[in-house]
Amino acid sequence: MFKIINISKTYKDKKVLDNINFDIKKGSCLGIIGESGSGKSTLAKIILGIEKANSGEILKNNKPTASIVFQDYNSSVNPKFTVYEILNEPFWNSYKKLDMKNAILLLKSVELEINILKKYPHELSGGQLQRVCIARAIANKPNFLVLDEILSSLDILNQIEIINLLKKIKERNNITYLFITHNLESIFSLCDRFLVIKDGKILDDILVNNFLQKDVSPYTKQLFNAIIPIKF
Ligand SMILES: Nc1ncnc2c1ncn2[C@@H]1O[C@H](COP(=O)(O)OP(=O)(O)OP(=O)(O)O)[C@@H](O)[C@H]1O
Repeated sequence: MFKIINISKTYKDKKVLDNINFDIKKGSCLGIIGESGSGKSTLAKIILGIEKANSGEILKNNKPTASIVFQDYNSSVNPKFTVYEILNEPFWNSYKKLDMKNAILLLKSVELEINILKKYPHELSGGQLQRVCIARAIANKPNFLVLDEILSSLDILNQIEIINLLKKIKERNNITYLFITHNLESIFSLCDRFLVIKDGKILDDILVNNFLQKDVSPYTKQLFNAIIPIKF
């Protein structure tokens, strides 16, 4: 779906991405893991066309229609909008509107009760609000979804539920995922493959079903050693 070729990005004097190369296969879930400031979100923004790289190129096929879900569900919704209005945001620039029937179907697809349509963000739990954000992101039926640390502000039970929900949505809608996280356990549960990024460079490119700790960088080994097994 995407081929990322020699992408570099500098902000002022700071090199944030340094000659990045990888591809994202249609229908896959590619994880990106790395510490804060390693360049994960910048890379996603460049793929989505929100940011420009200083050099390199991105080849696309199958006309990707992209959408994104962010970590901070509170600041990514307008507190004065009802859930129904939030779900309608992707249709602002189109003559279409999400009618009540489709809004209900959308809510069901993220396993929310229909009575929240008239509620405001402050009346919802964090897990419910993140589900609303996921519903908004898939309302336009994208074929590529960036999930940027979407578990980070949730408690462990909500994290597990959202991971399971994402698996179902992926199967049902055949969406390609780019899943950015600090959480290696969630990568093993959701992704086929993942990249480990440090200081703007790809240290490892690992197939989930076929990895050998001895073949990975010392940094990635350290990450593996820190895993606390959690069943998703
Ligand atoms: N618009 C910008 N202008 C200047 N510097 C920026 C900008 N966006 C990001 N940066 C810097 O680029 C570096 C990488 O940021 P980025 O958000 O891509 O990292 P990240 O790996 O996603 O971090 P986190 O896990 O904390 O979200 C950081 O040092 C950040 O301060």
